[in-house]
Amino acid sequence: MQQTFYKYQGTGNDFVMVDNRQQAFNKRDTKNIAFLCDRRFGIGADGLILLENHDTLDFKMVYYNADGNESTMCGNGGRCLVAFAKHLGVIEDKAVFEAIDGLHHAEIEGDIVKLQMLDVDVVEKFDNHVFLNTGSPHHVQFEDAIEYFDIKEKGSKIRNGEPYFTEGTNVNFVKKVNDEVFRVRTYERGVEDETLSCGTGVTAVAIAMHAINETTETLIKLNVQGGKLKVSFDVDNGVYKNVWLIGPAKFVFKGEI
Ligand SMILES: N[C@H](CCC[C@H](N)C(=O)O)C(=O)O
Repeated sequence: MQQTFYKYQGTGNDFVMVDNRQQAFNKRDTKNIAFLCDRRFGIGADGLILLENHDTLDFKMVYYNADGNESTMCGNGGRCLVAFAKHLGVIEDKAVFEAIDGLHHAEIEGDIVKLQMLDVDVVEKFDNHVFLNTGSPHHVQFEDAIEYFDIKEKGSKIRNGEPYFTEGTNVNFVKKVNDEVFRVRTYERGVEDETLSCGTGVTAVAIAMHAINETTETLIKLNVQGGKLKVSFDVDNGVYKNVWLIGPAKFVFKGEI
């Protein structure tokens, strides 16, 4: 039986979107989800996202990585889902929805979606990196050769190595441009490759840079492979609150398989 699929992208982080309000999608078919995300044999995407009904909120988000497994929060995916929900007429310009990491507020104006992310109260600082969870786990470290290093080799070594191993982490490489702007490239767990952008990743980078005193700014611009994102936050005694991920989320196509 044919199914309708949509595709959205946020700064090049791209997703197959499914209107699953009728609960028709087979969530247990990991192979099918991986097929739909396959860039040669399927539609092709970094992940697949279900929009589902919620008893009290505007909708519920269910996120799967390209490997077909359900995963933790996807910031760019959340922004794309808000744009998708507006396209379907589920919301107008504001949304409150449930995702695996809790409740999210969002606003949409044109192509720009602002998504409120989790508060962050634990930022682990090490000699050469920072680790924090912004809805997904993120390892953050500086990389001077950020435009021409082997991110797949370096990123997969960190993602699979000590102390992450099988559960893994996303790996963000950063180069400071100035106090307000940072260049970021991300190796994503569950995609097992570089993605053109990672929403929870740039959120982690912005907070990490503030936490290690690389900046005192609380509105930070992140230049990623697929475009530009912004992250804003308040800091209250080392707790990062009112955290917002801001950037474009665009419709790509609607199709049947
Ligand atoms: N691959 C990530 C989830 C998606 C994160 C990324 N696409 C984002 O925009 O936050 C993980 O398994 O932790």
